[in-house]
Amino acid sequence: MTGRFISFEGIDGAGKSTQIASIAAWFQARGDEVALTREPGGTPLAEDLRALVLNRPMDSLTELLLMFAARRDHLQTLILPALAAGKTVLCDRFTDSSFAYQGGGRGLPLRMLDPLADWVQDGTEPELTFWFDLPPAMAAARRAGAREADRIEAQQLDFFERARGGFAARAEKAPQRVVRIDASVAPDAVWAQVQAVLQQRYPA
Ligand SMILES: Nc1ncnc2c1ncn2[C@@H]1O[C@H](COP(=O)(O)OP(=O)(O)OP(=O)(O)O)[C@@H](O)[C@H]1O
Ligand SMILES: Cc1cn([C@H]2C[C@H](O)[C@@H](COP(=O)(O)O)O2)c(=O)[nH]c1=O
Repeated sequence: MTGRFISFEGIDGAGKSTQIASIAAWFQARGDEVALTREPGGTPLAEDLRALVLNRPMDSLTELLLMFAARRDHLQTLILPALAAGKTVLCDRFTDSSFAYQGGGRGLPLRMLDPLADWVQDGTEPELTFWFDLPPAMAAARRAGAREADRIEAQQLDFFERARGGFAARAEKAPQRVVRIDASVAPDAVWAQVQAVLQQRYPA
């Protein structure tokens, strides 16, 4: 039996975490067993890599390689077994974040990203990706009220503009998979958009 793999993307402060709890509840109400996870992270090794990559100074290529190393362990240890067990895997960020942040934000070329994605994922892709999109200045204002910035969140607005462009490019390349959600509106209005997509993709 094969489960569903759904990912959630957007620049920091877009409101992913706020919505994912409702999305998990929506699938559970249908009787699905949900595995809620995140990247970088989700397994003990990948959480260790997360702590390094979000806090220790490093160059952009090292950052990219650690993101994909964490992803490989996450896939092998958590995502693939959960899918094999028929679970609905809800993943807060996946490979689109590498293309947006390390590709768009840091400026690393697709000739580095594309082979890593092929290699590490070996064909495993989310069937649906919600891209929570909003202007970087609005996301920064939300973050400012919420928590202290880590090494990546501390980047300037132009970095997040480029990351947003990276998500847009991914959405354009895979329009069936990536659904853009207007995340600039109030949480209940964001949820209404998400729920409409869920009802259309997964009718009762
Ligand atoms: N639609 C919304 N309107 C206003 N504020 C919001 C909205 N959604 C979330 N917030 C607030 O913005 C902050 C960031 O939200 P959240 O943590 O859900 O974002 P995120 O996308 O998961 O961020 P990150 O990727 O950095 O973890 C929180 O304080 C949250 O309460
Ligand atoms: C998977 C992935 C993540 N990032 C960045 C994006 C965020 O700044 C952090 C994760 O923090 P969050 O609060 O859990 O959203 O990591 C990245 O740069 N590249 C990636 O592949």
